Amino acid sequence: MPIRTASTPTSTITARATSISRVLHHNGAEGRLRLGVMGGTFDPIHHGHLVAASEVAAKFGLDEVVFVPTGQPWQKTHKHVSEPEHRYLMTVIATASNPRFTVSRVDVDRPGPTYTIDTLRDLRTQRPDADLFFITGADALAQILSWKDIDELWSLAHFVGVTRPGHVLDGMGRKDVSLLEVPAMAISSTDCRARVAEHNPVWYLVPDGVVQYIAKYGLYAEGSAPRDLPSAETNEPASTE
Ligand SMILES: Nc1ncnc2c1ncn2[C@@H]1O[C@H](COP(=O)(O)OP(=O)(O)OP(=O)(O)O)[C@@H](O)[C@H]1O
Ligand SMILES: O=C(O)c1ccc[n+]([C@@H]2O[C@H](COP(=O)([O-])O)[C@@H](O)[C@H]2O)c1
Repeated sequence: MPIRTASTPTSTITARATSISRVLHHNGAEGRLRLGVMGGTFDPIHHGHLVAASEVAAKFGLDEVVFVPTGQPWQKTHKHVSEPEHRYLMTVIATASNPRFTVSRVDVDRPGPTYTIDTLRDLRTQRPDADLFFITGADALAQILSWKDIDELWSLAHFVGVTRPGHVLDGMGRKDVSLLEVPAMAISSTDCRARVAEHNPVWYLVPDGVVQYIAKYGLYAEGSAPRDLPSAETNEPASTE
């Protein structure tokens, strides 16, 4: 894929993000939690995701960022996607050391295709005390007009688009979209999966625990199916009868 340069100069993006951040901090309703929402397929989660969430949290004064692994990402049906439970557990492992990072099962547990409109509605129901900031990379933001119920989506969260190498960051001039330049991490889940399949290392592209998880369950290995997780029944405490 050809590397494209963002049409907006990075200095403009940074300046705009800083001023928007100041406005949002100033206007934030008193006593309301500022909750970042980092949605993704996370197959596997990598340091690009973690840096994006960390940067947005710092710049927008977020109290927490909840990572939301997709259940069935409907725009990735042409690709093989690992079982939601594996992706969920890798996300838990990757975020465990950060006290401001949490993981939600709302999308993994909802049957059917995953739509952000449902993610945000569920989170608003669960967290009525929070203002939501949905975090997307430049590639995902470029596709956002194709998302379900996009006209309503804008009213449920403020959107923060972050830079990603090889993609143009464009906020479409919307007031409900802020743009932020984050340290460039030229990492993708596609590349991580290909590296594992070719027996190349993914150390330092994904957190250490995720490297170990991939090996333990044989994810992304060419020519063999991943090992299943122990079933729920296996995890039941032994009967005392
Ligand atoms: N390196 C990165 N820098 C900034 N944002 C990123 C980066 N990688 C992913 N994102 C963003 O994180 C979110 C979730 O991405 P996703 O889980 O699809 O990862 P991916 O690396 O794009 O996966 P794949 O290669 O399988 O399509 C999206 O909003 C995406 O734009
Ligand atoms: O709502 C939609 O129609 C929609 C379509 C494509 C992607 N999304 C969301 O965008 C986030 C990143 O998705 P993905 O497929 O790039 O991993 C994730 O939270 C998805 O649920 C949402």
